[in-house]
Amino acid sequence: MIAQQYLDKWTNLHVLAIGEAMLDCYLEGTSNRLCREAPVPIVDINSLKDVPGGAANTAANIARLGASVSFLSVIGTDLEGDRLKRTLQERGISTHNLIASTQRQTLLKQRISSDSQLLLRCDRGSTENIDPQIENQLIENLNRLYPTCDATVISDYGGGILTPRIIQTIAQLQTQYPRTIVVDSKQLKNFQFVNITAIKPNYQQAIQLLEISALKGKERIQQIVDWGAKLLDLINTQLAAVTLDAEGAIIFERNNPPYIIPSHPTSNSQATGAGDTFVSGLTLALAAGAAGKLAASIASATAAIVVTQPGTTTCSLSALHQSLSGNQKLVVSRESLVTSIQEHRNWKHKIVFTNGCFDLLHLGHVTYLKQAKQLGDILIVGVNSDESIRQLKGANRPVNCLSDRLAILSALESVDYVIPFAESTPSELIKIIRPDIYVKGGDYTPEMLPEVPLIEELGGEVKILPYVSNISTTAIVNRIYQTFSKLPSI
Ligand SMILES: Nc1ncnc2c1ncn2[C@@H]1O[C@H](COP(=O)(O)OP(=O)(O)OP(=O)(O)O)[C@@H](O)[C@H]1O
Ligand SMILES: O=P(O)(O)OC[C@@H](O)[C@H]1O[C@@H](O)[C@@H](O)[C@@H](O)[C@@H]1O
Repeated sequence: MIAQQYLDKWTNLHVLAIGEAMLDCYLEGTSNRLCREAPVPIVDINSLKDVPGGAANTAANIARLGASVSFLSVIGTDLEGDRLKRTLQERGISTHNLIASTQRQTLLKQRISSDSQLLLRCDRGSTENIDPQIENQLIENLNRLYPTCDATVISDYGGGILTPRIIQTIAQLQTQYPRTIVVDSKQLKNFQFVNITAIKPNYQQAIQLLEISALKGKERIQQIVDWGAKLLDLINTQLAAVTLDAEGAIIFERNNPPYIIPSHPTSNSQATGAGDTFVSGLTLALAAGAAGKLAASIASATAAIVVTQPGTTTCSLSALHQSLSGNQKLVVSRESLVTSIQEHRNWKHKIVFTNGCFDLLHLGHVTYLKQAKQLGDILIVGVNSDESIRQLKGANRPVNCLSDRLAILSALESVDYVIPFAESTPSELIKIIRPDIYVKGGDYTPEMLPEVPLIEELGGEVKILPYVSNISTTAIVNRIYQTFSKLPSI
């Protein structure tokens, strides 16, 4: 629970993310024959997916973890730049502070896979330092945004954005407006005069800085435990989180022994960008006030979520809540919902679905959920997000936040899965679940429910359960208000 308080706090934070924006493009196909010109497979591409990569992935992680983000970077005036902007806009990230330069090519990392086996990565794009004119524009943006943000995260892939003048500007701004500032950089030494809060080198970067030779596997843990503390003085920082991929992370803080955070090793060789996710979680947790070890443990939980998925991906706030709460009934992503539904279909289970706000859970809710479960084998409950409730019921609602409502519903024996949704109707969830039975309480009639035609089209049945009279959340809120507003304040 302690960790989760910081998650709630950071949703009010505004983070400045700066570094190399990349377009990660995934071309996926199948291959049945070899090429005549050379012994290489011919891949028939059947899907193309664009995803924000590099520093854009860090910005996307900050946004998906629930904080506001201003993203500063430089791209080209090319098609790839437009595609990259679209991926950011689709994720609700403003592209106003992305500078488009006619002199540059947008960084593109194109991956080609056949039957989920990665065959090739083709890179393209400008990596030389940005020219002085673009540098001036970036400095203008930095001067404008830095004082308004709560924290800064730097994702420096050595692709020409973090020039000496840009780093010098950040150092000056940091002196004038001290902020939480976390750096993930291929050239960490360049940041030693910036007064940074934390650094996140991976193993390669750490051994390079420490000038020690590379070891393999678990041997790396003791090596970094022995040498890592030196990083604090080398870069002049308060905290160093050295990430060791499958071996987790080791945290160094001044006057504290090293702290090892193990990972749950995963064999997913196609996961990439876990470092971006880690540094996003670390920045948010530190900016929200978490102490070093706890902040790094939260960061590690975010990375653990993305490494189970292929490709460049982000960790959502609800997935992190679920992971930290250990709630097995909470389904955090639509992808895992698809998997769970498939399993129940294989077992020929009858699936019942309902949805609602479930704010201040009361006898009416509990009775109808129990009856709903009796109609089938599995009861899935879609739960409105806080924002969707505010839109439906007014600014004072909900009384209980989403994470509390999810935890309370999960404690009911009748409920098998809870899944949050932010849309105004549960239609998207219904399309995935294709419930055998869709249930609502007796305060509704089928005519009031926009979901009914969809359910019927998908072959399901709609059932309205009896209404437990005189019990509702609104009635409880009114009763509390009337009772307590008459009492003298204590
Ligand atoms: N194979 C894995 N199994 C389990 N956890 C992993 C694995 N790879 C990475 N992680 C988690 O992700 C964190 C960051 O990973 P890593 O050290 O690979 O960073 P990175 O090199 O900066 O990553 P990337 O370049 O892919 O963004 C690790 O500390 C660990 O928690
Ligand atoms: O540094 P190089 O290898 O040139 O480019 C970065 C890539 O390796 C990948 O890095 C990962 O962390 C992610 O940021 C991912 O989005 C990105 O494509």
